[in-house]
Amino acid sequence: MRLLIQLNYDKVSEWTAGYIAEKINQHKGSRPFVLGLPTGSSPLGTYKALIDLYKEGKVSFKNVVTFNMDEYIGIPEDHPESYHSFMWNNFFNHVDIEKDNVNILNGNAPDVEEECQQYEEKINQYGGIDLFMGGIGPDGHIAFNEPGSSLQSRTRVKTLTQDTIIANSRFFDNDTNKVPKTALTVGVATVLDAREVLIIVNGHNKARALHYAIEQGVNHMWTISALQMHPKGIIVCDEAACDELKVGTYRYFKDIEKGNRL
Ligand SMILES: N[C@@H]1[C@@H](O)[C@H](O)[C@@H](COP(=O)(O)O)O[C@@H]1O
Repeated sequence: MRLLIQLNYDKVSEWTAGYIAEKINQHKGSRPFVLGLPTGSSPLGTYKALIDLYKEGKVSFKNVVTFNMDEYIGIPEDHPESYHSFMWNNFFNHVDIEKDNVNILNGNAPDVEEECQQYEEKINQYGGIDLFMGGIGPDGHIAFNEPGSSLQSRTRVKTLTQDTIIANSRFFDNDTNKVPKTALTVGVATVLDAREVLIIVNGHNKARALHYAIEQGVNHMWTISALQMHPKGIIVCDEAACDELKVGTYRYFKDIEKGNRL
C-alpha cells in the first residue's frame, strides 16, 4: 500500500485531483474510464481541484463513467443532503460529464435488493471500476461498510451505527433524528475489485482510523484495513491524520515517497 503524506488538506486535494486527471488522460481504448466516487467533506477539495483542472482544459469527463459509493434510504433524491444532490451540486454540474454516465444508487427503489444487484451487474458490464476514490469515517468505515461488515461484502442495505448517525447529523441541523438510519452501499469487495483504490484521510479525527488502516492487521471492525489486501491501494493523508502513527512508520512512508510526483 502507498501512503502519501501531504502537508495539509489543500495539498491532499491537489495531489488527488492531479492523480485522477492523469489516470483519465492516460486511459486508452474504446471502453470509457470508470471512476468510483464518494461523498463527504474529505473529497470536497478534490472535486474543486478537478473542476479547476477541467476549466483549465487539462481534463475532460466526456469519456468517464462514474459509480458512487452509497446513498441514504428514504430521503427524496432532491433532498439537499441526499448523495445525489451532493454529487450534482459539488461536482457533476461543473464538468462535462454525460448525465447517462452517472450512476448513483437509488435509495427510493421499490426493491432495494434488486437495485443493489443491478448496480453490481452494471459495474461489471462496464468492465469494472478503474479507480475507486473514497473517504473514511472516524471509525474506519469505507462507503457505509460499518464496523463488523464482511470484508467480502457486495452492494447491499446497511444500518448505520450510532457513531455514524452522530457524525453525519452535522448535515441534518445537528439533529440525529433527521439522519436516515439505513443506506445502500457498495460492499468492501466491490471497492477492492477496482483496479486501483485511492482513499483520502484528513484531519485529526481520522488519526485512529489511519493507525488501524496502516499499522494493524486486516480486521472487519476497521473496514478500511481491507485495503491492505489490494495490490494497488493508495491512502493520501494530511499531517494531522498521522498523529497516531509511529514515528518510524511516518518516516518510512515519507522516505519511500520522496521525490515521487504522482
Ligand atoms: N458514507 C460516507 C463515507 O463514504 C465517508 O467517507 C464518511 C466520512 O465523511 P467525511 O469525509 O465528511 O468525514 O461519511 C459517510 O459515512
